[in-house]
Amino acid sequence: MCVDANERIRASFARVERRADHVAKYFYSHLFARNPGVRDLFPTDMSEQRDRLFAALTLVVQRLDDPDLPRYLTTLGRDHRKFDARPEHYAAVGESLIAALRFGLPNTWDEETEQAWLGAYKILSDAMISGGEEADRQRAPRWWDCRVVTRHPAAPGVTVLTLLPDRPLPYAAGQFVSVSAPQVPRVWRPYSIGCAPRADRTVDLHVSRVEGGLLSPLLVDGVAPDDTLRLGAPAGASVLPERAGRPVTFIAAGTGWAPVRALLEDMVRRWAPTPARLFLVARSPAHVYDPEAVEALRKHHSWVDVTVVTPERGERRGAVARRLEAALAAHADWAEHRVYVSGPAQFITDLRELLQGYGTPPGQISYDHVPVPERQAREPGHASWFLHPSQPQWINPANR
Ligand SMILES: NC(=O)C1=CN([C@@H]2O[C@H](COP(=O)(O)OP(=O)(O)OC[C@H]3O[C@@H](n4cnc5c(N)ncnc54)[C@H](O)[C@@H]3O)[C@@H](O)[C@H]2O)C=CC1
Repeated sequence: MCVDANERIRASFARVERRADHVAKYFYSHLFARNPGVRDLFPTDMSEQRDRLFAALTLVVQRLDDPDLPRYLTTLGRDHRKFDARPEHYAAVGESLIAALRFGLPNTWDEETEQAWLGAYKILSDAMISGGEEADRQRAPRWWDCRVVTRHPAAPGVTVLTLLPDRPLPYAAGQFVSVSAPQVPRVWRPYSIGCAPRADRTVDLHVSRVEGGLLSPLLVDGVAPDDTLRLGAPAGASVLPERAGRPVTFIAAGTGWAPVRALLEDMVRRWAPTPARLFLVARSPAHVYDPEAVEALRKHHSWVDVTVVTPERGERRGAVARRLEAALAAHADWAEHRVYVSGPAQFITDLRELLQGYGTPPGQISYDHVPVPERQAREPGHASWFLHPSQPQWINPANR
């Protein structure tokens, strides 16, 4: 994509974002009016869905120059097969998207801007369609139905679910899957897998309840052993490289512990012992919800230097950030480390900035892509079905 066109897209998107609600409403009205059959692909409750359109667009617009974007889109297309997204749907969405943007920018929309968006959308949809077709050719499953084996209420508002997929789920430690429950059809939310691949095929999901959310309250309190959940294709590039090469640091907050736990298991299997540090951040000591695993690391893998950061009684949220910062600043070798960061969107944004300030090159910081912080105030959640990022957009805990 040419730089000029990308600039045009960014500039027009920045303007249209201010009218996000109107534009998203227009988009869906346009789409459903012209393609009535498409309505059935979306959740019954569209209130959250509207925001997801802009969350998804934000993510793609942020990554226009990212050389990894095509690979990401291919994976996305592969994952979109779970929505039954077909080539004609992509065309319909493209048409409604352009119509909605034009509606949102009555004074500044011009031929060049339209061409830039059309070009970008073509690249995006072609990559997604070919990702889906390639997966069909490989006969890769569109989804995995899973039986809930156990549910473990692990901390206030946090449940760990162990699921048994109906067939092998190929994934790497550190990846995530989208999850759906029959009680809330067509609602999908991404969750990191909390374990390295196991011989018995089971996977753990760590779920934190988001009040008012459509899926997490059900997963935390409403599912029981033998219930069925559906998983989409695993995705995410925040995984261990082939070889150790350099020391590793993991920094996890809340249920951001899930992928880090999986990565640590993988590391113990493949590289142990290797110089490693873990910083685990939680809202309170009671929210360190997997203390046995943390203890086991300390006891059996003392080559992992473990620091748990929680507030003292009565301390405010900001105190945790200061404590974490002090704990990180105590080390001087950040330029050497590969760092995995996982947790709330703002946490990842802040940590990336902090680590780069300490000298960690950006290419050595691994995380799942999240939308820009400004969007968090609107609870961006996850994307609409057509741009649903298989890179998840984490829920902002500040909105709880
Ligand atoms: N791969 C990933 O990046 C994953 C991300 N998540 C996301 O992580 C979040 C976890 O939610 P909960 O478990 O409820 O966590 P939480 O709301 O309990 O937060 C965990 C801790 O992080 C601290 N924190 C939050 N933002 C911070 C910041 N900017 N600087 C310093 N400390 C900060 C909080 O004070 C708290 O102590 C969710 O948004 C979830 O979507 C969850 C799993 C994997």
